[in-house]
Amino acid sequence: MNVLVINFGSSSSKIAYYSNDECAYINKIEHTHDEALLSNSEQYHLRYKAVDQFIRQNNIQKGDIEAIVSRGGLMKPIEGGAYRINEKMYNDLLNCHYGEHISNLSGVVGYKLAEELNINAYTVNPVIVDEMIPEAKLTGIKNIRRQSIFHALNHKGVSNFYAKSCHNSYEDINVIVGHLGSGISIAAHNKGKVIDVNNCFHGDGPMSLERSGNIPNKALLKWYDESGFTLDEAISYLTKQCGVKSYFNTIDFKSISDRYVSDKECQQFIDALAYQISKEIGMMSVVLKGDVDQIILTGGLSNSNILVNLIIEHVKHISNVTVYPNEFEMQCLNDGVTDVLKGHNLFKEYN
Ligand SMILES: Nc1ncnc2c1ncn2[C@@H]1O[C@H](COP(=O)(O)OP(=O)(O)OP(=O)(O)O)[C@@H](O)[C@H]1O
Ligand SMILES: CCCC(=O)O
Repeated sequence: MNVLVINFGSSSSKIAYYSNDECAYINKIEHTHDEALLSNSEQYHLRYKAVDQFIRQNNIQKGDIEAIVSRGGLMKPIEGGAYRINEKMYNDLLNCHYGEHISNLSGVVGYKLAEELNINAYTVNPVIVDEMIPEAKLTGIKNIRRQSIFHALNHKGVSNFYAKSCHNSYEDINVIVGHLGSGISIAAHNKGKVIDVNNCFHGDGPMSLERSGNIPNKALLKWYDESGFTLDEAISYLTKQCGVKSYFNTIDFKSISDRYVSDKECQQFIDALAYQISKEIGMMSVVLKGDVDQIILTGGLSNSNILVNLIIEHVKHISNVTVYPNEFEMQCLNDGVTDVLKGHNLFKEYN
């Protein structure tokens, strides 16, 4: 079974080729800062070319590819699982009907290439997986509902790894997962469903590498009023220029955590970050009514022993903590689609 896996991030394109569940080739192509600032439509050719080059450089015969799976982006909220990228999904991703995120482009390029090869393109647990319980959705403004936008693919992937490691099934356990990366998402997983999560893309929850996190309403409105930004510019600033980046003018968290002992500002920042993450974990433990089998930390920042140990100090009364550093998105995409190709799972249709 040969599967091409496409995962575009804001600054890189990760592309892999899996053959019978083994990763035969994987490549991470870094894009320049200027390229990353372009819109999705402006980046289309660049990203398509990256995939095409990957295929040619690794001498992959296009006719051997049996399916393509892409990390999916912003679209209509759907429950978790594997979905065929049909024309409706393609159009929603292409035209950014539900907003612009670079993962939209993974689906768009996957669909176009699959069309060319006359095979199916799929996505697995895209960022808008929405399994939130109704009471988690209401806000104090009648017409505003909380949205579920998070690292659904890696969240469900590491939860499955954990469940398997204790000979259990994801559908039988309750875990709190914290994905600590450019964005930070903390979710309550209740027997296979993500019943609450902070919308890490739109300013809900802890600050992160690049994001502001939750800001008190009045201060935020005042900041916007005085900023001179258009609405789109303000949203882009809050999503890409805040958090670690605004304090230290870098998104290299390792360089900050290496200075924890010697630099008071780094220490104060990391203490505050750990505090905010822990508070969110505490909230999710209440969502699960205290019935928590494990807390799982993942994402690039969970490589930092300093950050992880600070969090553990705050949350160890809730449950034990397992750390799966970095992310497993390529493997999870391949696993999700090979389950479909082998007939273990049915794919779902987006409509
Ligand atoms: N050993 C380490 N100690 C501290 N920080 C580390 C370590 N290793 C990696 N990091 C940090 O992890 C960060 C990258 O995280 P990650 O790869 O999850 O980001 P991303 O993929 O851009 O974000 P996202 O996961 O939200 O898509 C970098 O800031 C890097 O410095
Ligand atoms: C929305 C999940 C991925 C991100 O933080 O951009």
